[in-house]
Amino acid sequence: MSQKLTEAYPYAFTVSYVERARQHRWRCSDVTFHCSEWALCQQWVQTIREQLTALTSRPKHLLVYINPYGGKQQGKCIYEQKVAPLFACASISTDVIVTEHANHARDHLKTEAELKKYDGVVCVGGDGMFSEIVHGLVSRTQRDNGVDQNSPEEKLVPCTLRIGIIPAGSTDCICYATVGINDPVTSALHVIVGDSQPMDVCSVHHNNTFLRYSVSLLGYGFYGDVLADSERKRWMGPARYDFSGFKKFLTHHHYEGAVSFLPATDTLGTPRDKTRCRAGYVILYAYNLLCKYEVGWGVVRGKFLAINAASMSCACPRSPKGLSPAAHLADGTTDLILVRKCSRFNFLRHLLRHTSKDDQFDMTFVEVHRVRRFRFTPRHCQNDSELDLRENGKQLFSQICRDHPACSSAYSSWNCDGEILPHAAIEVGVHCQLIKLFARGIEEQPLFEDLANPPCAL
Ligand SMILES: CCCCCCCCCCCCC/C=C/[C@@H](O)[C@H](CO)NC(=O)CCCCCCCCCCCCCCC
Ligand SMILES: Nc1ncnc2c1ncn2[C@@H]1O[C@H](COP(=O)(O)OP(=O)(O)OP(=O)(O)O)[C@@H](O)[C@H]1O
Ligand SMILES: [Ca+2]
Repeated sequence: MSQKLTEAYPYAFTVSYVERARQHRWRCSDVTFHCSEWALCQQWVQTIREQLTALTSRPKHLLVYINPYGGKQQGKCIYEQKVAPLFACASISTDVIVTEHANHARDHLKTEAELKKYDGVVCVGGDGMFSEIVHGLVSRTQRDNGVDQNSPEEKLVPCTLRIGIIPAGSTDCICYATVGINDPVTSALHVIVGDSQPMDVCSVHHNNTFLRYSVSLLGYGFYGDVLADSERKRWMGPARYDFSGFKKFLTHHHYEGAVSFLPATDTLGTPRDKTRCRAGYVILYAYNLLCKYEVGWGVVRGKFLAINAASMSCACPRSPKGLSPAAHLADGTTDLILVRKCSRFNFLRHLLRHTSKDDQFDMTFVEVHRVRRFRFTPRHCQNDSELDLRENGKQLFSQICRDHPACSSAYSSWNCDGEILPHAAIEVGVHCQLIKLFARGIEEQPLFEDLANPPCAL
């Protein structure tokens, strides 16, 4: 402003607001207003403050966990440089815990954290760190409400605290599929404006014993083997998945077993349709909940290269449309993808389609079902004691076996959101909208940016 104008309008205040940028990114911008009178300036500032305080969906106190070792080990730096200044600008107070070991955040949430003090929990890390927060919060909520997690049929109590993810991991698929991009500033702004996105959670049981929760991928065969191999190469960082992926693609193991599943016939979509889970689909799900009707269980037996259950699209930078592009975040279902034994060439074609517009399910050896529950029984699992014996000896032998190309194991492992499960025979149930995230789902890209995007003050 020219000096003359500054003299005429000597009082000023600055409003920070969210501006949409390319590819679902959000950025923080400022606009400064100048006034001629101090009282008028104060009145504006006071009124804006009152309006912002009245927005009850916005968090005021957050509990933040930082994994300093996730992804490229940048978690602490990302939080301090990009996120903390935004939280401070939005008058959000934080208690920050830098984790000292794996499961630190999970156990702290489960037993110690004074949850009443907070409006939400934020994790800085990847999908594994998010999974820790989910396990801590869901387990704590069940314990506080006297719900037994070990019963597969039990209806779980939803968590009230929302979870924010500041992406600093290797895959960041939860963040990517709920926000549209793995960008720390964008995620911090979604927390600040108090967005809320409900999400399904799968419970995984073996023999009436609770094993784990899953929100993204439960994968047996290819993705289980890739994960098991990649865990030994953590030092490689995110590149470990490509290395192990290539290796396991060449190994080309298949696994025999039976998958039984309860189809979700009442949903409005199927895994093969062209609709995508986008911001604002929540109303649709609420309708769905009212008209539950299910047909009986189906069974598929055979030899599989991969058995994948995707509770959300699992879109990530490696595959922008994901494992199941039409899967929904909060519809109470998971997409069960069965890839039967086929040639390496055909499996490569199937994998490649995850990176292009072509339909990865449109292949004779692939089938996909939208389900509410499923079970997997490996072929060689005659009885439970035999399986348990196998599980106990598995760690030692599977290591020797997997590293030996000529030795083909009868069993794979389950990749449960990036964690290896100790059992092959599992039972899975989807719990509709068990948790909520500080996100709003992926927004459709508007044609006319300015008209469709009113600014939102911080
Ligand atoms: C030829 C290129 C084909 C590319 C096919 C890409 C499909 C990628 C689909 C990714 C799905 C990720 C699902 C997310 C799971 C997360 O809960 C979990 C925790 O973060 N991440 C992983 O388990 C990490 C799993 C990472 C799996 C990476 C698999 C990479 C396969 C590479 C195959 C190479 C074959 C090359 C042959 C010449
Ligand atoms: N302080 C810590 N030391 C060692 N491991 C930790 C620590 N804090 C958390 N972890 C564990 O590190 C694992 C990986 O973390 P994270 O998910 O953040 O990164 P990533 O595996 O690189 O990314 P992604 O899960 O997106 O592939 C998690 O399973 C978590 O339990
Ligand atoms: Ca779902």
